[in-house]
Amino acid sequence: EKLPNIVDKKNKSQKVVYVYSKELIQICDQMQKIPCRASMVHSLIEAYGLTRYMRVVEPREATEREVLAFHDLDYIEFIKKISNHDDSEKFEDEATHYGLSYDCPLQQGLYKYATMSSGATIVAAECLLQETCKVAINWCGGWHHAAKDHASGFCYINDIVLGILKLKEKYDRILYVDLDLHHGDGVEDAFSATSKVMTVSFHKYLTGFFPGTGSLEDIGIGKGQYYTVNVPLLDGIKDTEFTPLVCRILNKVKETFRPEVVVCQCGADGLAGDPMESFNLTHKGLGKCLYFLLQWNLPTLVLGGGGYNLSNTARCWAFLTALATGKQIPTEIPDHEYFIEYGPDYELEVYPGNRKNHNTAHYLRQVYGAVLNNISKIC
Ligand SMILES: CN(c1ccc(C(=O)NO)cc1)S(=O)(=O)c1ccc(-c2ccccn2)s1
Ligand SMILES: [Zn+2]
Repeated sequence: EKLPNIVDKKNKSQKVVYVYSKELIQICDQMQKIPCRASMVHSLIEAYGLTRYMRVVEPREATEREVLAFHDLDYIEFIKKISNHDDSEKFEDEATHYGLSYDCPLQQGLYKYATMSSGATIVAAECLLQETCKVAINWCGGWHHAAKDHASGFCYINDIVLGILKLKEKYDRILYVDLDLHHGDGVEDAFSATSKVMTVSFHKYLTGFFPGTGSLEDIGIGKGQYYTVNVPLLDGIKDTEFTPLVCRILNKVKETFRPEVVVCQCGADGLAGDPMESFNLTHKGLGKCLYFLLQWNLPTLVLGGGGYNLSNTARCWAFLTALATGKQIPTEIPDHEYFIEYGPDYELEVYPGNRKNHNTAHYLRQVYGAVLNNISKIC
């Protein structure tokens, strides 16, 4: 007769945890620079039926103690003070001191937003610590520019640093990979002097382009020397150059550093069609990079980041979510609340543009050679 179903449905360790709540999405929707992006990403993931294949875990607010594990008290106290004031103009000078100006606008409920998005990353890290999943996803996280004492590049609290500090409670060697268009300076600076956290950032590096850091020569300091890797790239890079470069460098990193856990920031502002108008990547290029990392079968924390073409960002992160769950999803965008945003083709695919590619084969060979030379110095 049929064997009794011995799988305990409640405790079945699902491979993928997806950190989500209505409140988290509602708060993240209010971010001025990416209005409603959180809703668009979640709605598309749900419309594709992907939440069925993941354990949905509710986030919580990061506690002040958790936030102060990285950030300075005066900075955090200031955010808390002004984020519930309606006349924040009178704090203008102090706000500027903390980087809270044009590119990191003050807005109502800023503290709640910053602690919820970072609490979601901490909860995702805790799920990996408890070994109840292999992959934990927070598309409302990935704010890689935030510094310990100031906001920067639309980033207020560095959820990535807080997530890594949480993972350090159990793991000895942590690999951070940053696929965003911009250099992951905030995370790099937090761990540049330690050999326990290796940061590898692939980004646009050009005079005058934000944040201006992340050169080839930027390799870490003291005990952290060679545990900071920067791969500076130029406008127009396509999947066909980006993906092999990323995978070859990460392969060398895995051989030498032997990470126990991986944190991957999947910023989508390098996609073709992003208003940043820089790289010429597609969801498939980023997907192959994430897939390469997931094949290592290590606990992996997957985070969002930049991405200012909102429908392309949703397309990309839905595709990455499907990839993490091992599910195929159809190219037709399913009907849902934001369906109209995916016109005129209503397809999942992000197509490369015909932007000029400034990355010559010679340039990429030079960068690759220099990076591998540095990595090989890791004992
Ligand atoms: C504050 N800056 C940012 C904004 C976002 C990022 C980012 O996405 N980092 O990952 C970095 C710097 S900034 O000064 O370079 C910009 C402000 C507004 C920018 C913008 C916004 C939309 C389209 C094109 N550019 S870039
Ligand atoms: Zn970015």
